[in-house]
Amino acid sequence: MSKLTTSPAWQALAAHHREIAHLHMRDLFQQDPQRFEKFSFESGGLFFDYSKNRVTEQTMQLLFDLARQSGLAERIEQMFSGEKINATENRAVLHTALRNLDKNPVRVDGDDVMPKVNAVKEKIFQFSDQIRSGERVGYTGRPFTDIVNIGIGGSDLGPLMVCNALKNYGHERLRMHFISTVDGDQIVSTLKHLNPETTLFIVASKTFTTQETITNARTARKWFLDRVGNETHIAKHFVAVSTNAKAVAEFGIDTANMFEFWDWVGGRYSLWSAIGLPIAIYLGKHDYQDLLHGAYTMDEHFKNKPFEHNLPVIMGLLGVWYINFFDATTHLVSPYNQALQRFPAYLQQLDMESNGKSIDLDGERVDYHTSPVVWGDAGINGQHAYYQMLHQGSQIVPVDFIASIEHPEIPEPHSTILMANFFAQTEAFMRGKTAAEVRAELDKAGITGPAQDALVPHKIFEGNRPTNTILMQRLTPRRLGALIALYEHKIFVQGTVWNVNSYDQWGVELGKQLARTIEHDLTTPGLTQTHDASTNGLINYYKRNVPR
Ligand SMILES: O=P(O)(O)OC[C@H]1O[C@H](O)[C@H](O)[C@@H](O)[C@@H]1O
Repeated sequence: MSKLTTSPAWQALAAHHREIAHLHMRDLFQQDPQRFEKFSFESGGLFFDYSKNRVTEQTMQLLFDLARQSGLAERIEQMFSGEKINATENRAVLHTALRNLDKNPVRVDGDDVMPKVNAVKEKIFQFSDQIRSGERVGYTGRPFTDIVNIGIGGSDLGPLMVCNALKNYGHERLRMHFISTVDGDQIVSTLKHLNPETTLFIVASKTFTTQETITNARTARKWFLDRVGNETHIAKHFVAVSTNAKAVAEFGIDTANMFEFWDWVGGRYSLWSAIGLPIAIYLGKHDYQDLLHGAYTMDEHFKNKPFEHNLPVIMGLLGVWYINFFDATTHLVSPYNQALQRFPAYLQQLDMESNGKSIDLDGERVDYHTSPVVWGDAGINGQHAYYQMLHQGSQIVPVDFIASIEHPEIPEPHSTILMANFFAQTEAFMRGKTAAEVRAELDKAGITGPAQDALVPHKIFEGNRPTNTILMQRLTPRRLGALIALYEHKIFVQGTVWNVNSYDQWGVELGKQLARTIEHDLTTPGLTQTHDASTNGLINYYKRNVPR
């Protein structure tokens, strides 16, 4: 058994779980009229209700003990102060420095990173102002209308999600496009509608070696040159965002047109860096700064609030409670706000690439679950698709419900119906419906006797299914910034409890390595025989059938 599962705090939670797992939240609410007040609070403009969880005050105390036992306070301090907590890559983890609004230095290897962070930020603001105002133009002197971000993973999902979420704040002349996959369809169908005179390409890659991104960037460059026929115009239409100036120059983008960031920014934590360039262009300086400000507010909250009032700490620990003690293997994020539709996809990388690990920081294999499968889509659509399983299925799926109160530009009754469903679902998950309630309803509908008996078990809802509710007044840049930072820190809390490195991602390497070999196999005539029988068989089936 591991250090963690034999530890006093873990053992205390396991014993407590045996005592309270049978309790129903319905009864907990009935027994304590103050439950909502006790288990809800507001921070960074986010109102957080966690009263519909299978916890008592004692559960929370034991979870806080677990956090203390894991050295969370020290880990938080280490992260914010630039210690190299990404041990396997020997790197600091300082996405928080990118939104740091206080004047204190943040040091990596003794050097204050803030001057260079601020210098790149200024360059971003200058560039984005020029694009927005029309001062910076394409090769024929026309202002830009289309911004194409070419990137994948962290160089795509963050800017894409934020630009979608904050459409109401976007510049009306600018259309944002995001190209990530290498299947060709995305880039071909996007370029089809674009005019090279008014299109700006941002090639975004931390490493500038990612095959998909480089392939798409080459295709974009060829498309551009085929239409423009003059290499000198590339400088006006292609910029790069990267930590790798050498590779940017080799690709043929002048490093004067490069926006820099650093190895202490993880890919999935990079939207606050120059990777956020499309966001700055779309939103403009003021709203972009507001986004950073929102994240900074959450950083301060995370750093300074006692665990008992600390939103990311509580969210993280609740996740641990379900994953490790109730065997919940998935976690649903359900935004009731169309603008946040891509938020779950963004969180999939953030969470699963961070904590999807089974070797701990001491190099030992863990004997407990780590990252859940994170999933989700716009909540109201889910109600008519997968919520059946959530209400009556055999597994517990904890859900985060997220909504904003004001929906500008949306006519009634849309918002009221949306929010009625939002509240109804968390109530239904908590309360469920008892056999007696089902029978009363069937009596009313005139279904009695054996017909009623046969139906009752199918119409019972056990309830007792946990949900968190996050409500904000309005989805503004500031609130979104706080929301993203909340999840970043929640993930860090869980990684700390699980004693894993949340900041490396070695698990993505093997597939990339094998793809390089197989790419060669696919273009080599004759039978491929160097893999296992299945992989050989599939490759050869493909080779036989691919049109040449
Ligand atoms: O920004 P890049 O270096 O192109 O990397 C893009 C993405 O690909 C990698 O495979 C990693 O899994 C991600 O963490 C990263 O965000």
